[in-house]
Amino acid sequence: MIEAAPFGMPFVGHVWAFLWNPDSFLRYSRERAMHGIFNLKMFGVDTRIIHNPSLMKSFFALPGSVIEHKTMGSNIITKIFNFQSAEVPQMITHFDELMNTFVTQLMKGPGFERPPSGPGDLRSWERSANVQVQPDGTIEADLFPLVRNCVGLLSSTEMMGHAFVDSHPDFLEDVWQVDANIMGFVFGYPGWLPSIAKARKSRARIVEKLMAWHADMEAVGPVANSDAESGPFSDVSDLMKQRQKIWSARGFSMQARVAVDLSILWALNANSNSTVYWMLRNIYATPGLLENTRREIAPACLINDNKLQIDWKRLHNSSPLFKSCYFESLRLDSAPWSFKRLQKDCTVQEIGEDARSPEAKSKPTVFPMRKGDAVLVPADLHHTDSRYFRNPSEFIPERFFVDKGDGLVQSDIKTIRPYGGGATMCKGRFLAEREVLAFVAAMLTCWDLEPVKGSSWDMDGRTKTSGVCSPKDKLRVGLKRRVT
Ligand code: HEM
Repeated sequence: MIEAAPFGMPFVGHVWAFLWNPDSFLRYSRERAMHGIFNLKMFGVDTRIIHNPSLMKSFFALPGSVIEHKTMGSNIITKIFNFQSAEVPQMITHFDELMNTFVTQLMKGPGFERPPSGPGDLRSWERSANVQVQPDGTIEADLFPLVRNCVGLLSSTEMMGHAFVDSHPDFLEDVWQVDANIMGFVFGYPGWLPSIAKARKSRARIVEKLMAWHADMEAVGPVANSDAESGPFSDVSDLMKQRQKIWSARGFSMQARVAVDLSILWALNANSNSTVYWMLRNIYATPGLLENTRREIAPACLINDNKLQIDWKRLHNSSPLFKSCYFESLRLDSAPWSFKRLQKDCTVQEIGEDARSPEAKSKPTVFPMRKGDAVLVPADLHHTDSRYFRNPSEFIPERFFVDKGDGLVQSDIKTIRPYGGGATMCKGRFLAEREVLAFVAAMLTCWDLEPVKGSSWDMDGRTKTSGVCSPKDKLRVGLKRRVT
């Protein structure tokens, strides 16, 4: 039997307790429960909260017939990205074929072949980051917009090619407007609310440019031949080329293609860009860590002819401290909530070791769940659990070290779940890791950062988003080149 959370009230169940302060309510309930699962009654629906490693693993291993994701995925793109509901059945039919393009291109395939090589070739980020050049040549900027626009410009150009990016140089500002209003779109907030109205205008601007981009691509015929070396679409990623082929072959409307591309632009930029920011900030804020990570990554980050060359394999395989800083940043600074609805009765199992109460530790416990139940897996509820992470609010990258047995250490993601799980687990996770590590390595190698004007590396809180958090404060830094 699944225990109920405290503070349940007749009729309304846990709705008030949850809405009042969801984070502290969930954490309080976690500490009180005997197991890694407890129940909230929300508007009459049993909502199972799952948060320990064995239960999350067991839940995400349930088959697609139990956790249906195609309808939910299609509904989300309809609400947020204005996908036409008339085409949802067709979307569901071709869902796997389209999703498979991520698997072949980003997970098994080459991904983006050219990792970012430092901030040398950046263009339109100065305005929003409030960049100012000081008389001594130092650059001052607001670090968060600076980083997320730099990373966004590079990765979006790699994904979409220069024709789209040049057609709408300010597209990232529009992506951020949509991102800031995701929940408003999901819950159907009225269009007259100023923030929703602004976000709708942003969405319309990107849609217009994507429409033109698709129409021009269609006019030149299939661009799926990745050897095409000339023309405005020669640098479109293989992922988008492959998808264009499917869109055309299956006869999807331009509106449908554009709505889904917008969701990809959003997924590409929403989380990895902020992770670069947090990883840099965490490294600078932790005494001694900057020197140690720079020393560790130096053999993989070589400067030749004033150009940075990153030996990706070496960076990835021989930098356990650096890679652990990535995992520790995801643990502390991401808070994705996976929400699913069960299509069939099922069970999930907790191993004895994960149980909280001493009596339950001797053997596994099986929990039944019913068709129609809602299941919420708030990753941060596990990420902040002191039973798994000693001093959970501290940045301690070494907690991700594993002993290789020969006196050397490796880095392992262990039980954290920043990318969700199951069939809908993030399809960009390998790309994200590569992108974040390469960008942070380039920044550490090429630039010295120092807070200015009353700013400080100390954290002043995070704002939750649908994935990786945003900072509450406005950290302004001076940037000085380390290599000329
Ligand atoms: C650190 C960076 C990233 C984080 C933390 C992250 C996190 C997530 C999470 C939590 C989900 C939902 C998983 C679920 O429903 O259980 C997701 C889905 C997804 N992400 Fe990411 N993501 C990141 C970067 C990226 C990038 C760079 C891309 C590239 C386009 C991407 C593409 C996707 C896609 C396509 C999905 C939908 C998968 C599906 O529904 O099958 N993500 N991501």
